Amino acid sequence: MPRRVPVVLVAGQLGAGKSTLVNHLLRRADGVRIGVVVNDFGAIGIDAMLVAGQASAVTSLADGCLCCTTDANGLAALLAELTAPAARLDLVVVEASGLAEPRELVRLLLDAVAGEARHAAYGGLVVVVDAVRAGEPDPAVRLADLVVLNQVDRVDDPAPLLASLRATAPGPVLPVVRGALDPALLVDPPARRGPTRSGQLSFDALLREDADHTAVGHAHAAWESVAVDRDAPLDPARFAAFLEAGPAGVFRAKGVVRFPGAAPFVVQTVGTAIRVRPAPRSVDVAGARLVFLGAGFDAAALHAALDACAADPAMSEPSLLPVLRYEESDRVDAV
Ligand SMILES: Nc1nc2c(ncn2[C@@H]2O[C@H](COP(=O)(O)OP(=O)(O)OP(=O)(O)O)[C@@H](O)[C@H]2O)c(=O)[nH]1
Repeated sequence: MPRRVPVVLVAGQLGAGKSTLVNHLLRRADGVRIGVVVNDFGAIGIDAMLVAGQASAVTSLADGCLCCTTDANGLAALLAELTAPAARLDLVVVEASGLAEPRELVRLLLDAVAGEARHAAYGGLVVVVDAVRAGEPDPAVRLADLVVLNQVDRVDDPAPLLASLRATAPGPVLPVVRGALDPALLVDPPARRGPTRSGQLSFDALLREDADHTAVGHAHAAWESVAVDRDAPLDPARFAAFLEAGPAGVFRAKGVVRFPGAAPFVVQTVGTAIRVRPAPRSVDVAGARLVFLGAGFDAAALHAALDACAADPAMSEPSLLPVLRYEESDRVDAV
């Protein structure tokens, strides 16, 4: 069964480096098939055509400016097409015009995912900030699931900027040069890349992939992953509250969790967007096996927060409702 394709919104002020970042993703796709939605075929289109071997779908909205779309139909139809199994994409990136209203874009995307674009998943709002002009704060930073502090080569010391953005942004802040964001932070590497893998990537393979990506020194900005294992079941209400709070520094999380008296669930998050579904029969876990991906997080705090999610042994079968409200339909296979 096909998996859902994450759709990532890239926003930021004029000249922040959005096109540079999208082009970096296309060039460094490393087996990840990326579709791009842009407002026009300006610089991004030309670049994308140069790397056409890696970019599987490059298109523009027929009516031009994304922020001017008054009803969600244009975007939803386009995303439905790009995320359909026939398109065989792993990731779709929507580059917003510098004038687009990010809050409205997020709403359009969520509507599309809930409606017509049934194979799409919310992949996060990435806000690109220009380090040189970071003194003029971009209000979108407060909405961002991931802030990319770009052009850090143009400032003497990015540390104070990083600290102030980390105090403002709800999610992680990653300092980069020339938009060097690793596609593996946005989407799991496709299973088809491995010669012996068929279908889903096993959980252990996922862990290994993440370790590989963090260990190898390459041209991307460093991000981190933390794997957490628990032998005892979690309390649904506590775990849901933990996810809803959005653990500091975490961009996305994935894994398998068991609650008392129930079969395990697959859990995936991007920012505070949460998706759960019953785990396939082949996947089992006594408590929880989760991987958190992000930057600048406090691993000890993360472990402690998960410890606090342990189910109360005196309460045999707590209600699953706090978690089931995030259950996605079984229209598609999500992992
Ligand atoms: N020195 C330096 N220049 C950069 C960096 N990232 C982008 N640039 C340059 O900054 C300029 C703006 O980058 P773009 O990627 O076009 O920015 P944008 O956000 O897409 O711009 P708009 O589409 O106009 O909103 C270009 O000339 C880039 O080459 C960086 O990290 N360092």
